[in-house]
Amino acid sequence: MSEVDSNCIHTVLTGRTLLENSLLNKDTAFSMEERSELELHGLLPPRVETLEEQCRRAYKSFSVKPTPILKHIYLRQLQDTNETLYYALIQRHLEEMLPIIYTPVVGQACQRFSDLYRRPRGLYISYPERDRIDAMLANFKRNIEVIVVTDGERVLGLGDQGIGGMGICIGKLSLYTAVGGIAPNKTLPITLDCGTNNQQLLDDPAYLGWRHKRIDDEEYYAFVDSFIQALKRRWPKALLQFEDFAIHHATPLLDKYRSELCSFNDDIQGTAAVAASTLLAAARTAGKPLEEMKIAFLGAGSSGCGIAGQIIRLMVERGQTEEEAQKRIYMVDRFGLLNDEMEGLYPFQQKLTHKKSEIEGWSNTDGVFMMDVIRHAKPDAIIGVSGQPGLFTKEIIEQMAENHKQPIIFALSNPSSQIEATPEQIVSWSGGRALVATGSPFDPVEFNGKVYPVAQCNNIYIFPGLGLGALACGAEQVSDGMLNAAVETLAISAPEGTLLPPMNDIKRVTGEIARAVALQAQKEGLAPECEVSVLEERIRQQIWKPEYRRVRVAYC
Ligand SMILES: O=C([O-])CC(=O)C(=O)O
Ligand SMILES: [Mg+2]
Repeated sequence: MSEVDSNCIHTVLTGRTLLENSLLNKDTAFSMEERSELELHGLLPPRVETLEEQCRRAYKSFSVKPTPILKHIYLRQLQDTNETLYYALIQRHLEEMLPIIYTPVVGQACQRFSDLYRRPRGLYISYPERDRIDAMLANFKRNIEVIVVTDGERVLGLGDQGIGGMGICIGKLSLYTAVGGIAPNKTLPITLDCGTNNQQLLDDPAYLGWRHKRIDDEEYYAFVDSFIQALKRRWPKALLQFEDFAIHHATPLLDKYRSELCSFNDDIQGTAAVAASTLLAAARTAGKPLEEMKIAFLGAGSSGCGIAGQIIRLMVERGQTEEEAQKRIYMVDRFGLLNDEMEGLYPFQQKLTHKKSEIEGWSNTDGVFMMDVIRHAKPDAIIGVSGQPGLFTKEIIEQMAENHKQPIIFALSNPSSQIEATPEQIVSWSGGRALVATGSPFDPVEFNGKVYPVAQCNNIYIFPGLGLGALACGAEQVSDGMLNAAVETLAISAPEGTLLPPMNDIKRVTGEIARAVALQAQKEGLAPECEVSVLEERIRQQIWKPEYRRVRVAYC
């Protein structure tokens, strides 16, 4: 439909149809020459604006919106109207706008998805239409390079949101572009609509998804497989990011498909990578090697176990045996500390249990819980991935502060409403000594006249760079080695005494991660080898910038 060269875009679209194409629309920035050639005279206000002027006007409109969700709606509408302006605007105000287009506000957008729905974006593949997946993918005429797919069963810490999960895929892909530089026309959000078990949605007459309970596992895995096979036929080289699948499906899907196509699970591997990296930086600050630490998790789902696995790999790389590393990890869920006599554990949890005989006597109740673990094992770090607000109690934080000079406390559940303890609570209960990280953004905390910044340990630090690196080198898979490369690169990017690089440095760090990931893929034979300078040039070339180019009519 349209052809792009470096200075000009040629398109067969003119008039209103051109203005309705968000990828080509320049709105008031179409020059008078363009308006003549593209039949736009009279369809736009007479004044021609620069991108800079448009950004200023859009920022003013954004700023006067009274609530975060209205700001989100405004930005989404801008994205659907003029993507160049949308990305130019968010790149200029990244820190301020990230919480609006991403966590925490995107959580509300997912919960209210059907109410807020305005215009189509992405692909909805619904179970009743499962025989048409090839045709649905063919309806997207563009060459797609990055896909974020969800089935909406575990959206952030908000549970089953049905097709509302589309909101999170759109948010993640906005960051692939704004932070990772992937051109927006090469990205595609996809929702696999497998029904929903959220009764509120099923009862809601406005719900736009398939009004049906979730399908059973046999149907589910066959459906997902039809999607994956169709995807491989249509865009065999695309990078696929699994997002917000429920615990019982996330790991089996990852295990099944990670060697079949270039794919990863953001909640398991992305979260694991950023958390491990933040922990490495915290260990450096606390002055104790990571491999000598003990770490307790509250939440033993796919995110928690994913982080634990990544930390074990780092400990082994640093000289621990696998067995010794495993012993340093404590996984606590609502039934207590995982032990080898518990029934009904998932296979990925079984690897992370302690011997029941060894923890006998740690508790005088039915199970061994977080407080018992903290008293007996004295972990250096506790990591909350429970999705349940308030579980890091005052007692827990105080005990951590009694055990360690600089206790490491990460409350990672998203969005902010689900956090285990607020940074303010953690800082004050620990007397200002805790090294704190959260999953969603929080303002710095003031305590006893001192200001404590709060590191946002969110997978945004990982997935754009991982994706950019994998694409730039043409990786066939996303390996553990590539993830380790991302972890080590991010950890050394945090300035001395801090846990993560500042958000305003994230684009640079993303580029470094991309480079390290691509080099590792080449080293492992997962991508064709080339000179480092050639690779660096490919990364640079991948990076799309939100700038206008001349639009011209293509005469076919
Ligand atoms: O989206 C985020 O902010 C992080 C994430 O993947 C999740 O919490 O599921
Ligand atoms: Mg997620």
